[in-house]
Formats: sequence, C-alpha cells, structure tokens
Amino acid sequence: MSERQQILIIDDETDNLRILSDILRDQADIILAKSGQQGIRKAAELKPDLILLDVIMQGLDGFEVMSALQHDATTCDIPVIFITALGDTHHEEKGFHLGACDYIQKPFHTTIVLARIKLHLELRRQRNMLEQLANIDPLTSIANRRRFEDVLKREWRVAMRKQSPISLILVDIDDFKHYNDHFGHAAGDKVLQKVSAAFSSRLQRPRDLVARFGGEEFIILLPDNDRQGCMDVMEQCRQGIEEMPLDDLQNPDICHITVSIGGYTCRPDTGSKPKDAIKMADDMLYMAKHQGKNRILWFCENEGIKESPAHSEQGSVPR
Ligand SMILES: Nc1nc2c(ncn2[C@@H]2O[C@H](COP(=O)(O)OP(=O)(O)OP(=O)(O)O)[C@@H](O)[C@H]2O)c(=O)[nH]1
Repeated sequence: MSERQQILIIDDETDNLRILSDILRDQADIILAKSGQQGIRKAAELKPDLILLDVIMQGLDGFEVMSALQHDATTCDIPVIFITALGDTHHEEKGFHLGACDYIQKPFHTTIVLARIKLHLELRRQRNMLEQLANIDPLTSIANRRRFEDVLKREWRVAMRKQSPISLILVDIDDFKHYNDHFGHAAGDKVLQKVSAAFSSRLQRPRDLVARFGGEEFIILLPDNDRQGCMDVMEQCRQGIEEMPLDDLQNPDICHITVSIGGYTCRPDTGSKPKDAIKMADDMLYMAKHQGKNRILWFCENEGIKESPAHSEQGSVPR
C-alpha cells in the first residue's frame, strides 16, 4: 500500500514541467516528457498511475496524444488530466469527450491542483486494489479463473494474428480427496499453495500464466512455444511436484503428492475457440487420470497424442 505512485507530465515548456514537478514531488515519483511522442512512449513503457497533459505543444498536440493513448491497450486505462491555457468550454468538452478524467485551466491555484491530483491518485490506488482482488485467488495468490479467461482471449487473438502456437494445460492433484480426508482441509490448503508456487517458479516467460481453475485444478497458458517445449516444461513441473518435500506438514507417512496433466497445442484460426481448446486439454487430463495418474497426456493436431515418458507407477500417497 505504501508503494509510491508515478505521475507522467507531458509538456513542451520546461518551466511548466519544473513548476508541476515541484508541486507534486511529495505525492508521487515524477516522470517528465518534453513532447507528445516522448510522452506516448514513456506511458507505454512505464505505465504511470496518472498523466498530466498539456494541450498546445509543438508536434503532436495534447488531443492527438490522448487519442493515441486511448487506442493503445497498454495505456488506455491510465487516467489523464489536461492542464492547459485553453479555457473555453468547447476545448474542455473535447478533452472529456476524448476520455480525460479532469481538465485544469492555467493559470492554476497550487492547492486546488494538488487536491484534485491527490483525489485522482487515490481513485487509481483503489481501482488497482479492486482489480487485484477481482483477479487473484485468495488461497494461492495466483491468478483466478476470471483473470485467466481474460488473458486467454487476448493471447488467442495475438496467436491468430501472428499464426503462432498456443498451449493450454489442465492440472489436477491426484487423490486429493484421500489427502484431505486423511490430514484435514488445512493441510490440503497448504498443498494447494505449494503446488501453485511450484508451477509459478518454473514458468519463467513473461507471458506464461498459471491460474487456479477451481478446487484442486489448475490451468496454464503457454503462448508462443511448440508442443515439445511446453511438454518439457510441464514434465519438469510434474517431477518437481512429485519430489516436493512436504516436511513442514510433519506427517512422516506422507512423502509426496503427484499431479496428472492434460495438454493441448494448436494454432488458433477463425474457426477455433478458446473453450474448445480447454475442452481438448480436459479430455487429455481425463485420459491421464484413466491411465494411472501422475503423468502427462498431450494432444497436438499434427502429432496426435503424446505421453510424458517418465512417470512412476504410483499415484499420490497416502493410500
Ligand atoms: N483443502 C482443500 N481441498 C479442496 C479445495 N477445493 C477442493 N478441494 C478438495 O479436492 C478434492 C477433490 O476430490 P475428487 O474430485 O474426488 O478428486 P481426487 O480425490 O483428487 O481424485 P482424482 O482426481 O481421481 O485423482 C475434494 O476432497 C475437495 O474437497 C480447497 O480449496 N482446499
């Protein structure tokens, strides 16, 4: 909560940049941009919490900058306040119409500007908190199903555009009911946390995503990697979980838990849908369970069904 917020100020007048930075430096970290172009680049790169934007500038003017920010998925959610000498209603209306959250006219009163900016920073902070709560599974602190579905929709479109592969993976802890019945729900919860952490630590690419799909089931998205690459990563996860010590639970008769994994790799096109891909991964998971658990089954359109080579004959303990 105490993390400093960032404000990007875009203005081609050095004096204006200096005055606003002086007023605001106690409230947030200040980033400066001396032109519209520079401002657009810094906004996309640094994703500040708030942008203060002058209207009359050399090159791109403030309204053009605002349009560009609104058309970029990475910057369209950042609140923008126009700070300008253009005081007529027509321009103010245009600013709001383009999506600004406030419009401050120059010359301004320092205390009023400060109060309004503090208010917008607070709104931003609260919105971030709500987004976090809406997207994170509270037990495991990884993404929840809702977040996963949002990301999947986006990645599906990217894969269609780039004609690149995408893999969906469903993971289910083996014999988890026995585990819960034997050691209690609290111990089961710790296992869910450990399994989530095991996946998160092994999925290293920035666009990889692991989420809790529900109960003892996890779902994973691996964009832009071929079937073999994805299966290798998941095999490392499977092995890591099988070997994962559960010592802190202090149950000497438990040495490990295992997971079954179903994977599907495809190249999305106009005829395919994310929910069908999830269904394919689910079918593979079902087969993995059916064939004895603690294993990976994977379907890829060109290669048919593949099974991970190494798996122990036993499923999870306890038995
Ligand atoms: N501790 C804990 N258990 C959960 C949670 N969500 C679901 N479960 C339990 O997960 C278990 C799932 O049981 P089943 O669907 O029968 O599956 P299973 O015992 O893992 O058997 P297989 O899937 O065939 O290997 C149930 O006992 C649920 O209560 C949770 O948040 N915490």
